[in-house]
Amino acid sequence: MNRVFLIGIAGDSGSGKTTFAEGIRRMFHGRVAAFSMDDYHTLSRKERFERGITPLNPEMTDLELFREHLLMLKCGKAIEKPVYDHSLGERRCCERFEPGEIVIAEGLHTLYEGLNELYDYRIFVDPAREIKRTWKLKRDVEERGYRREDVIREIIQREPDYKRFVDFQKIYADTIVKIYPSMLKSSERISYLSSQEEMYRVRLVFTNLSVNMKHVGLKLDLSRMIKAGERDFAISFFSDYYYGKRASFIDVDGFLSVEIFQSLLDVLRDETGEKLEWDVGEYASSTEIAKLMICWNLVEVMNSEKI
Ligand SMILES: Nc1ncnc2c1ncn2[C@@H]1O[C@H](COP(=O)(O)OP(=O)(O)OP(=O)(O)O)[C@@H](O)[C@H]1O
Ligand SMILES: O=C(CO)[C@H](O)[C@H](O)COP(=O)(O)O
Repeated sequence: MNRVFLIGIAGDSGSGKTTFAEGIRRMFHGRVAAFSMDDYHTLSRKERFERGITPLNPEMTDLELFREHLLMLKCGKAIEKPVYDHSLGERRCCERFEPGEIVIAEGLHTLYEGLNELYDYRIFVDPAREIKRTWKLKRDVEERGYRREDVIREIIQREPDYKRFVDFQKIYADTIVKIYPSMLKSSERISYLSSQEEMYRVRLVFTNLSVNMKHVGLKLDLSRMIKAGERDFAISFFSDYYYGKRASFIDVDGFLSVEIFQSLLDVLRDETGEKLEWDVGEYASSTEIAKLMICWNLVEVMNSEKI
């Protein structure tokens, strides 16, 4: 197999890493293999609890084995990797993992020193605290069957370790995805205010401006946008420094009508020759639009590496 395009996604527990990885996997259908760094936990949940240590501490991840595996995957070699069973809270051996053309590694420490330089593209997912707490609580209670009070206690316990061991990795990312509550909530669109669907404002920070961005022009037809949208939507751009690097900032808030989203997708498909499979309903949320923009940036980086 040819050289693999390696993507690293880092962020807190419940920050949406798996959801973003799944979004990218869907777009590049059949070409992506994804795995989680959770599988490299060194201790069981019980052992961590007894030692009063959280999984956010990098000692709880076998970084050396993970690095070895990244190097093998990068050369297109399959790995025999451990598996962490979340239902039991234990690591067991082992499963074969075959790389795709694109490999996504997602986890708490994927962009650590010694690892971050191995990727072709790095993403850090960074939702606001209140959003992250809500997502994690819902996921851990409803999907993993944990007790609500245990999850709340753990969220509080983990916060210092998040700052100490996870948050700083964003300085190495090509793209930082920040997610905030929507600023469009004061809208008078009563019918949509009663909707259950949460609205978010997503800020994308692109720090890889040295990449030759000449392949794809993602044109936004503002006049169509104004006419077609029945739901609130806002977009803004600015540039600034992000931890010492010149960066482009794009803020997207609310929902975009599917016709406009589709036309953006068509431009991306035409200009890249990629099939890019996508499935949105009547409206595309700001997080879907963010995925599309990341995908555009990803394709640019992939193309620039072919030159
Ligand atoms: N864009 C989104 N909109 C609404 N909910 C979301 C979004 N992204 C993630 N979530 C919710 O947050 C929960 C956690 O997301 P996800 O599993 O992707 O996080 P994670 O970072 O991979 O977590 P962990 O590392 O703990 O496995 C999901 O169950 C999902 O319901
Ligand atoms: O932070 C996490 C994932 O990113 C998990 O909490 C960690 O992987 C440990 O899993 P569990 O809580 O199921 O023992």
